[in-house]
Amino acid sequence: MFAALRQPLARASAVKPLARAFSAYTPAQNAVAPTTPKLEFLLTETRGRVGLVTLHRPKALNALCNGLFIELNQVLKDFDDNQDIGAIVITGSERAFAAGADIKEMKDRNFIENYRENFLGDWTKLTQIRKPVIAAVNGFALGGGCELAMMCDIIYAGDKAVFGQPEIKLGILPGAGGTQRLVKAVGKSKAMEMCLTGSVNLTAEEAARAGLVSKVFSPDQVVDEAVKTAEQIANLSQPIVQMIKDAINQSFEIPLSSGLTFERRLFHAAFASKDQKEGMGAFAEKRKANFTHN
Ligand SMILES: CCCCCCC/C=C/C(=O)SCCNC(=O)CCNC(=O)[C@H](O)C(C)(C)COP(=O)(O)OP(=O)(O)OC[C@H]1O[C@@H](n2cnc3c(N)ncnc32)[C@H](O)[C@@H]1OP(=O)(O)O
Repeated sequence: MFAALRQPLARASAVKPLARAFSAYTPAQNAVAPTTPKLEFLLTETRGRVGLVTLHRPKALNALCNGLFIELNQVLKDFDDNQDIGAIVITGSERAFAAGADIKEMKDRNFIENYRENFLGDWTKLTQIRKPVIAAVNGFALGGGCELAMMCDIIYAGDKAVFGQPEIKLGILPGAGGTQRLVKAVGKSKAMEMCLTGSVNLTAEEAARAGLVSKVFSPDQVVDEAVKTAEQIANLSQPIVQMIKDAINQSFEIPLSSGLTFERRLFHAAFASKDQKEGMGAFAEKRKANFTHN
């Protein structure tokens, strides 16, 4: 029943070199799995049923370069494929979640290269991850950094976080959701002001008031709080968690009537799961539900 609802993860040809580079790579099971080949731009660990990825390019404020995305895509896919992981947290440093795409790496690119290579096409694979992903944002989340956070399902922020789309000041425009997801998160006027000036940023509190961020914490708490929420989600019924993620994401893509039909079908399907029997049975028997993700 559930197999029929599963959509295969798209495999992009551009990740093939990456697959070769990571042929010895086995999914992280515990803090920094010993078999993991050295990652240059990331740190990974697991905490309970949560996969934690830390962007780690401190000298460049976690500027997003191609090598970083090669590693990120692989690590995320491994967490997504690992049945012992139920949710993922992505974070950066206290100074920067990510200060945008790497301007120095990008500056000499030309149109033909961008078009031929479908530049950025492989940088958005995060949106294909089926498990919930929480961004734990401290410091700068600018340009591609803000867009990366917006590709996640939930954003928690430290109270010094800054969200912005400064691309216009570089003579470009946002290329991975800044003109699309941001509008849906903060409304047209604020998104226009941010993208058109490149100088109007949102503080964490403003981002929370606008709905871009769901909770604000002190900087040292944000990762732990994100992991706590991720662990809570990871221990709920995984097929149902994924259905909810699918259904909410559909609300961005399709008209309301179609979205409601999609939701109703998933609701019907939920009753084919053992977890539905367990969840409702546990309520009736006044005990804690023990979900088996079936
Ligand atoms: C998820 C998919 C992503 C798709 C991306 C789609 C297209 C996206 C385009 C962009 O994101 S364009 C970049 C947008 N971001 C910016 O314009 C911010 C640039 N950075 C700054 O304005 C400042 O660094 C700062 C964030 C305001 C911090 O200033 P501060 O004075 O505190 O530090 P710096 O000395 O400037 O920086 C330290 C160090 O880091 C390097 N660096 C910072 N940001 C970038 C970057 N985006 N690209 C490359 N390098 C960056 C900076 O050059 C410094 O390095 P050194 O000069 O010391 O070697």
